[in-house]
Amino acid sequence: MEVASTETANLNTAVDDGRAEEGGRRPQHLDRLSFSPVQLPHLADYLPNLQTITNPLENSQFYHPSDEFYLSSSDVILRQTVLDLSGNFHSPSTSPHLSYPRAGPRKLIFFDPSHVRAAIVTCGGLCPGMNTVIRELVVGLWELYGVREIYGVKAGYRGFYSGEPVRLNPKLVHNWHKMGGTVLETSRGGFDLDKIVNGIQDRGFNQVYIIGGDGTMRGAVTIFNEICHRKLNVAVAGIPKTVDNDIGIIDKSFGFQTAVEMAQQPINAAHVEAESAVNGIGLVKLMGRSTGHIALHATLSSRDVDCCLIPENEFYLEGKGGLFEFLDARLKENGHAVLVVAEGAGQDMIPRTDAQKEERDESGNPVFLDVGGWLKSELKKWWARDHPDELFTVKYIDPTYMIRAVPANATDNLYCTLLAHSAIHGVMAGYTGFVCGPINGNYAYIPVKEVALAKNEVNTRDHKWAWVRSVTNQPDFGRS
Ligand SMILES: Nc1ncnc2c1ncn2[C@@H]1O[C@H](COP(=O)(O)OP(=O)(O)OP(=O)(O)O)[C@@H](O)[C@H]1O
Ligand SMILES: O=P(O)(O)OC[C@H]1O[C@](O)(CO)[C@@H](O)[C@@H]1O
Ligand SMILES: [Mg+2]
Repeated sequence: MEVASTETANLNTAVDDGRAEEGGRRPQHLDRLSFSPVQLPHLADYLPNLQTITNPLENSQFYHPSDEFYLSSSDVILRQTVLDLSGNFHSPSTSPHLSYPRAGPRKLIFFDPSHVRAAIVTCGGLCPGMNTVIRELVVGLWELYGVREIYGVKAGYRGFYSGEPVRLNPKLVHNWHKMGGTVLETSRGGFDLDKIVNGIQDRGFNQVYIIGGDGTMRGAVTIFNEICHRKLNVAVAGIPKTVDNDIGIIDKSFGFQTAVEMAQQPINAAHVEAESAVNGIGLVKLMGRSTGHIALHATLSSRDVDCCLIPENEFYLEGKGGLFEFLDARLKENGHAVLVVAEGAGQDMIPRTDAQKEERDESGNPVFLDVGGWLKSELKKWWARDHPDELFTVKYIDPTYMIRAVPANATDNLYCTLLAHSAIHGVMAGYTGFVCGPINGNYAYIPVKEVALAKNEVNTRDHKWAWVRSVTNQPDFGRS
């Protein structure tokens, strides 16, 4: 059984680059560098009598596995690859380093493919690449391992207890990667733990692949815990999805790169509209419920953006250092300006009723007011007040759903394929309660409970945000 040890292993030689200190001695602080393998849940943790079989890839005409082909518990991915060897132990990079099992095929597997009943579900908002992940799960299970019973659970978590799952096969999903959205349909809310796990049990599913964002992963943790509690022979794998890129630990979620690419078109249009008007402002709202990654990356890629507003960096309109003062100067200088605003930015400034303050979607996420519409109206009021005799135009573009409802681009399609195959190999090896994803470019298995807790926010103290400010020259709104 391949369960990583919880013991901290001292792997001192791993950091010795051969440039010995004076007298050939290693600096003492390097001896304190250590690696802490994270224990990944495994079905054998609570089902000790499970039988293993040899991976069918052994007989695949395409793979011809050599000894190095299979991974074992000693193959790990470090959470941090940037180290501080100076001996400054205040730096987080010199605390014991977490390592996760590396994703990939194992020689011994814990499922007989002829007994597998796999379920695939998509939850939460749309994201480019959802259909690719479904397709690759189906094709991967079928072609790599010879699984024949694969089901799509319809319309999110509620599909486990309402409606019939659909049987999937490679022929059926052949073209799905070319389509936006999710053919299986998705939804928010409907999370009823008992009904979901009963549904899994009643339908005889023993592998559950859950495609979703942070909320979905929190749900997956409780499903996994309940499955362990009931001691079911059911493996649960999460595949991180969200266009907002707000999931922590992994490098990025799938679909994010497509979204950034798609955002270029509305930004270009906003630029053209603004440039072609007298005192023209092009305003583009992009998705980003609580994180501004799409806005930030789209801004850095475009270079036509004059100001990027994100939830992590509060802003204000009036007075010294405010948005209006900045735009006034930019319009005098260039005659036009382009603003990109993430949907979650500036929400505290938008007047709302008590009822609106309490409003939540079916999953419990706060419902936002339209920051773009509000900003447009504030900009118009400001100009009419301060420059009543001068022409002024604001063109507001809201491409939010157009950006996420498209098929994945080539890079994201490949990424989705690697995620799906990683998930399959992990589940077949008996791992459960995990999420697969790249950490510093290497694919790892991470306990889903860690992923559910981790959040990926824009760090407004790091070089990327500094670069946005240097590209746009926008105000820092009192942060420095
Ligand atoms: N804490 C939680 N416990 C159990 N289930 C949850 C929890 N949070 C959310 N869920 C369920 O997970 C599903 C998806 O959640 P949500 O709508 O927040 O989307 P998401 O997975 O975060 O994806 P995205 O942010 O990309 O839209 C819903 O069915 C919701 O009920
Ligand atoms: O309108 P919907 O489908 O509930 O989703 C909107 C939300 O979904 C996301 O795309 C992902 O969470 C957010 O950026 C956005 O706030
Ligand atoms: Mg979410």
